[in-house]
Amino acid sequence: MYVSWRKTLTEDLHCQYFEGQVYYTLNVLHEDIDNPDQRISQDVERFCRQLSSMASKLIISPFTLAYYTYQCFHSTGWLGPVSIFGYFVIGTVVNKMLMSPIVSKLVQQEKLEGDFRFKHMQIRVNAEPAAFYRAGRVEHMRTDRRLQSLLQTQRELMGKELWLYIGINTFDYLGSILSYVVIAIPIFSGVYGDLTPTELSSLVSKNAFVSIYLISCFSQLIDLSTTVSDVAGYTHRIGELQETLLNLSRQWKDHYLEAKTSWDLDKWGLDSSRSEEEMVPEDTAFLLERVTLAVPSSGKLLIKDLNLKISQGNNLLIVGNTGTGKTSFLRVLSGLWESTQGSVSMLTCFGPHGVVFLPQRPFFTDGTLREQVIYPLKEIYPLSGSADDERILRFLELAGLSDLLARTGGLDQQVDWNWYDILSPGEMQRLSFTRLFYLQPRYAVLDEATSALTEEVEHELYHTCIHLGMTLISVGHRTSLERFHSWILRLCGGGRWELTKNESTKCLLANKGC
Ligand SMILES: Nc1ncnc2c1ncn2[C@@H]1O[C@H](COP(=O)(O)OP(=O)(O)OP(=O)(O)O)[C@@H](O)[C@H]1O
Repeated sequence: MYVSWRKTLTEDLHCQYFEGQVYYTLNVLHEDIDNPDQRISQDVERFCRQLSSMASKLIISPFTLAYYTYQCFHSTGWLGPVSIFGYFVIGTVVNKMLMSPIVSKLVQQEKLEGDFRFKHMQIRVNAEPAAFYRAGRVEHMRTDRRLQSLLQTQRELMGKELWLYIGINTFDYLGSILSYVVIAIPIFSGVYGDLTPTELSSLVSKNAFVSIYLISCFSQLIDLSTTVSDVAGYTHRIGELQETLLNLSRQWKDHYLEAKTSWDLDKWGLDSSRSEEEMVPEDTAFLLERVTLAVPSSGKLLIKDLNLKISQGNNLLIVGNTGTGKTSFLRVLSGLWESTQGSVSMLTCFGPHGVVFLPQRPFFTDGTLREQVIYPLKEIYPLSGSADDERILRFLELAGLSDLLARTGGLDQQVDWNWYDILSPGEMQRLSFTRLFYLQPRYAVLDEATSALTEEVEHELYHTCIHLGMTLISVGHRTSLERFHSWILRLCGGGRWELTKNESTKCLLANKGC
């Protein structure tokens, strides 16, 4: 099942994120891996250590260089220092030639690594909105694409580094021979003709190849031992991570197998082998029977014994104080949380023929304006992603975002910005509505989707939704929303709720009354 640890890491993280486990299972290991602050501080620490070691070498080098040049001059005359310096210059030029492509590759690798980490952070921060969109597969694909290009660059970098290492080792090796040659020339030219064999051998030993070679071997061994210890540390860490992910994966399989099959993305309604009638047999989207809901981590009771049927044409507004469980109720509807008791049935599918959730925090992926609007369709079904430009432009206009097209430079213009940085909260909500108009589902679940907009804009957007034939399930605080809804579910905290028909604002059902 696990092809490689990298694949495992990506797949399992996404499983956790997108199949609703995120609320229960993010643990210290994930925190650690995806925590950029920690990563940056580690990088800075490592960099500082390297810097201080480099600085100490730089300070000492001129003295040692001067001393050994004098020693070399003393035993070999001008020939020694000149040939060593010449050899050094040639080596530097060769090294420079081998290093130049590595530097640019390293820069590219750093950038791609940053992109990959950013993507993980984006998913992590937006796990819930992404899960509401059922965007697991598309985000998995996008993240995997980044990982693959990072790995590709790393492979290329390794190839280039191989040549550099060959160059460095050859340089070291020839360097040690050179030191031998340098002493050999004066010996054979008779400079040391008056020395006894013992003195001569002691002189040769002084400059011997072995000592230089041994030093270089030892330094390499020391370098290697640091690398080995690093690798051992990483291996241990990865082993821990893999074990944890395996455990989570097992738990996830036990608890969510049933849920996964019933929420499969094939039910998005774009599978041409299924007819619409097959997928949506009823005009009812959700059926709740004696549902009791509590916060999974704390057990805080939010809703008790709720019976509810949400069917086409019956727009439902969910209201209540903060923290009474409005969003949690939507989580249960979307299958992200399980109800404590009772049954929640979703009788429709996700997507254009069924239900689309607009989460409280708008979610945007990386990519072009078109990709934001049609999200998450294109990546899952590339063929069906050949979207109708006119429709997109019309919906952008209806959402009041015509100027965005000019800002991006076109629907398919690649942008290097983060959408969260360049859009205001209101614009983000408008863009989410553009997406909703484009998908045109039969049921739209809107979690405070107009909180950053004026009442007039809210009116226009809701009006368009209704005009496009959507049945709305909204969460909101404004009374202006009531006019678009025929039913109002008021959550009162402590499990109490009240369901009223809007026309008469008469309470029809309640458990203990609010
Ligand atoms: N992921 C979570 N893990 C643990 N507790 C949570 C989580 N999300 C929400 N809660 C808790 O569940 C309760 C209901 O939260 P919920 O987000 O449903 O409230 P809400 O009615 O939508 O509030 P608001 O109007 O502020 O959006 C709160 O007490 C909250 O602290």
